Parts: sequence; structure tokens; C-alpha cells
Amino acid sequence: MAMAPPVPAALSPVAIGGYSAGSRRFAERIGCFPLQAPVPTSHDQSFATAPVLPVAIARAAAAAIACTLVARRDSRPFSGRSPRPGLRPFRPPDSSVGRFSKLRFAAGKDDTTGVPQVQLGHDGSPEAAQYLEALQSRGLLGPGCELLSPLGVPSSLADVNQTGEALGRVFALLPGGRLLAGIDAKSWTLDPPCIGTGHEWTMWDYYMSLLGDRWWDAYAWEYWRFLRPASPERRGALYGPGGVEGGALAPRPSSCSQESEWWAVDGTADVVASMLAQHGFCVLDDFLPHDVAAAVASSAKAAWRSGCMASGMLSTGGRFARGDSVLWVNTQDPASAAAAGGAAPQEGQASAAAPELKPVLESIDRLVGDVLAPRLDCDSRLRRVRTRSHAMFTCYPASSPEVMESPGAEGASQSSSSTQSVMQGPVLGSGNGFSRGYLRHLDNVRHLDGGQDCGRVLTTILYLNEDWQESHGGALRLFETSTSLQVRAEVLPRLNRLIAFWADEVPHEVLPPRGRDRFACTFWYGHREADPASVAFEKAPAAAAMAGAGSMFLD
Ligand SMILES: O=C(O)CCC(=O)C(=O)O
Ligand SMILES: [Fe+2]
Repeated sequence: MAMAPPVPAALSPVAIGGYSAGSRRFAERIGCFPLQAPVPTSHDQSFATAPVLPVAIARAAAAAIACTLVARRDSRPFSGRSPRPGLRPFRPPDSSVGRFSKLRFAAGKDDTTGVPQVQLGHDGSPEAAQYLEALQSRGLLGPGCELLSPLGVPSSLADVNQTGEALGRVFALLPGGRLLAGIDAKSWTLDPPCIGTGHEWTMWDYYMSLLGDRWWDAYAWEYWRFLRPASPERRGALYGPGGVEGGALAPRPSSCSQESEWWAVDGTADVVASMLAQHGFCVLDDFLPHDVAAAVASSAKAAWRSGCMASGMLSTGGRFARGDSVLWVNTQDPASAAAAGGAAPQEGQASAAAPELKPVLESIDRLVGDVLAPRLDCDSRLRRVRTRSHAMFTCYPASSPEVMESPGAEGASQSSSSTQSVMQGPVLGSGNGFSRGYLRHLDNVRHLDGGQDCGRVLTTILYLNEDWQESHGGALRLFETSTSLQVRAEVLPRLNRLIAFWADEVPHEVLPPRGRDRFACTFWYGHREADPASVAFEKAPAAAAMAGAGSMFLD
């Protein structure tokens, strides 16, 4: 077997975020956010300090979960206080409790409209009718749900009925063609506002604690019911004529001969800034000279091949939501760090001397500090920026052959035309209860009920994948903030493409890549030094940019 190439010095891990296994399990169990990122003490996944959780919160959460579990064991509907604000257990009418233990998912997709369609079948029984009416009356059927037969009339669906299994009374055909295992829907279902709120992950943690791996089916059910493609007007405004991806793509003037930093030229810079202001994100192709981007891409690949990337971890401790592997690389110049008070990189840290990262940093800093900040001066967010994170390299590994061959993969690859790309979703990537992309989230949940401000203001991502086609999946799907699961745009992770978006305003999801590893490098601009892995941002609009900000790591 060929030897993996050596890791370039520039990519030796600084510290890879995460929590000690014990504290992570604890956080997962009670579904609470650790309040403080622990300071890394070594270069692996373990940190010495466990996250600090106020005892009162921990006890309250544990008690609420215990109460729920007891309620379930007794087969009584959950009647305790909801442990998660925003989580409202759904209770079907009493007569149907216990009857819908086999909500069955099967294959289905809509070929014509591009609107994700969930088709619901049932056995025609009064209980099924009650259940579906209850869903409908609570607005829980979702916009794409369609009954396969009128209530009271059994739905005929030959291939589902032929399985020979005892069917439940209600079953669902989801887009993507994947046959999902049944979930127990007897005591609750999710409320649309839960999806994408600050409590989303604690809620899914909670469901996981009840359902084990089957939580994924619940997620898929909710996702496909409520996913809405971008409206035609929105598509026209964001995607450009005929384009299905690259929303708010900054137009590179054909007259511009400048290869490097063409986006900083006056008129174009105005367009870029106004895209961010108008849409909340902007996309720049050919962001760097090609050889600079290619060098970063090959470093990322080398790091992945040499095995020095570690599993991405949520600050909640949950692992299920993301399928990437991560490597943080220090971008701080050792000399200036030392001058700023001895915050020199520790053993194993890479430095700003990393030749392939230096021009990247210079360009991204220039974009944020010289192009966006002065033009968006009235936007208080950019004025607050004082720090920039180190570089976070990510790899979302190619889906395994089994996933590739599943009906879901087939369904999704057929959907590569513009109207149907929206049919791709996380269901395709699921396996062992984990996502192979990164489920919908915000990079900063500060606006959301109970959300904590992690300090991130602007997310910038440089994509590193040559010849990436739509059939490779892996798009960054951006959602509207106001409406649950309303798609805003999709962006393919093409080499040398940069996307910038507001960390607290644009919910997004990474769709699972197909057949190819997907690489990217992310930097966050923040308003305080405590943001993970941050350093002072020299071009910071804030008057008192933090000098020699410390390094905290949390991926
Ligand atoms: O790689 C991407 O496109 C986005 C990754 C992401 O959302 C994250 O790391 O927070
Ligand atoms: Fe993100």
C-alpha cells in the first residue's frame, strides 16, 4: 500500500477541539450546552477541564429527562414540563395512543415540480384518520404532504404492501428513494418551529436519548415534510439566469485583467458589499490566484490522507449532526505573538510562516477589513469585528459505496437538473445514525431563544475541490431565517470559491458529498477573543483590536 505523504509542517494540528469523553457524554446525556469552552492542554481530542455546567441547570435537565423516560416506560403520554423550550410533545387523541407504533417510511419522490413531496398512506382505519387529522389540525403535515388516498379509504401501494410485514396504519414515502426504518410516532411529533431554533440540537440530543439511532428517521421525517425550495423569484434574484448554484455570485467584470483580488477593485467591491448587505451572503469565484488555491487544496488533502484530522465536534458535544473531520491550523505569526506577551505557538502548532496560508489570510482579511467593513459601516456587526479565527480545514469524506448504491443515491443523482436539485437532502447521507454532511445549523445562535453568543460575526469559507460537479453533492444549502426549512440558495464547494455570510443570520447545511471527499477551509471573524481559535484581526474596524488574543479551540 502506498505510504501517505508526510503532513506539511504548516498543517500540524494546533489543538483539535472537543471535550473529554466523560464530559461529552455528560453533556450529551443531559442535552445541555457546556457554558465555557475548555482551554486546550494537549494536541489531541482531550482537554483537561470539563465544561462547566451550573448544577441547577444540570439537575433540572436530568430530572426532566428522567420524568419523560418514566412517562414513556409507562406508555403514558408525556405530561411533564418540556425539558426544551420549543419542544412540544404531540399527543394524538387517546384512542389512537399505542396504535401507531409502526409509522412506516418507504421510497418516493416527485419528478415534476421540484417541491419535496411526502406522500402519506394509511390503512383506512378510523385511528389512522384520527392521527392524520390531528397532524393536519396542528399544521404538522408540512407543505409537501399529500395523502395517497382519502381518509377512510385504504391506500394501495403494491410494493409497500408486498413486504409481508405487519404494516402500521400510517406510512410515508419520502423523497430520495430511501427506505427508512419505522419510528414510533405514538406519543409525539415535532413542531415546525423547533427546526432550526437555538434548541434544535439539544432537542435532537434529547430525541436521540429516547430513540437511539432511530432519531435519524425522526429527523428525516421532519426535514422532508417541511423543506421548501427557493421561490422562483428568489431563484431568479439569487441564482442568476439558468444557474442552480452560486447564489449571490459576484460578477467578475470581463474587462478586469487583474488576476488577484479583482473583487477589491472599486465598482466590483461595491457590488460584493451590497450582496452581503442584501442577501446576507456573497459568493466570489476565483477568489485567489489559482496556484494559491491549489496549494492550499493539496495541503488539505495531504492532511486528510495522513490521518491528522479528527472528527468534527459540536460545541454541544453532539457528534451526530456532522460528518466532517477537522484540523485547526494556527495562523498566528510566532514573532508577533511572542512580542504580544508570549502567546507564541506551542509545540505542534503551525505558524504564519506556512507559505500557502499567508496569501489566503491576506486576501480574506483584505476582503473583510478593506472591502466589506468600510462599505457596510452602517452595519454594526462588522464594526464590532476584532478577531479572526485560525484556519479550520475540513474534510467531508465521500459517502461509502453502500450509500452510493442505495435507492436514495440513485434518486438523488437523477435529480441533478435545476428543478430537482432541491430533492437532495440529509437522508441520503445517513448511516449509523450520523450525518455525512452537516445538518442545518447557525454558526452563532445569539438571536435565538436561549442562544449564547459565541462571538462569531462573519463566516468565510474557501472551497478546495477541483472540478466539483453538481452530481458530487456536497452543496452548502442556505436557508432563510424567518421560515423553517425555506431554501435560500445552494452553493457548490468549487475550488477557489469563497463564500461569506453572517454567522448569526444564515442557517445552513452541508449536503453529503457523493463519491468524492469534500475539502474546505473556514475562518470566522468575531467580536471577541474568546471565539474559538482566534487571533487579533489587524484590519479590525473596532478601534481597540485585541492584541495577541489567546487561542481557544472549539470546533
Ligand atoms: O463547509 C461548509 O460548506 C460549511 C461548514 C459549516 O457549516 C461549519 O463548519 O460550520
Ligand atoms: Fe456552519
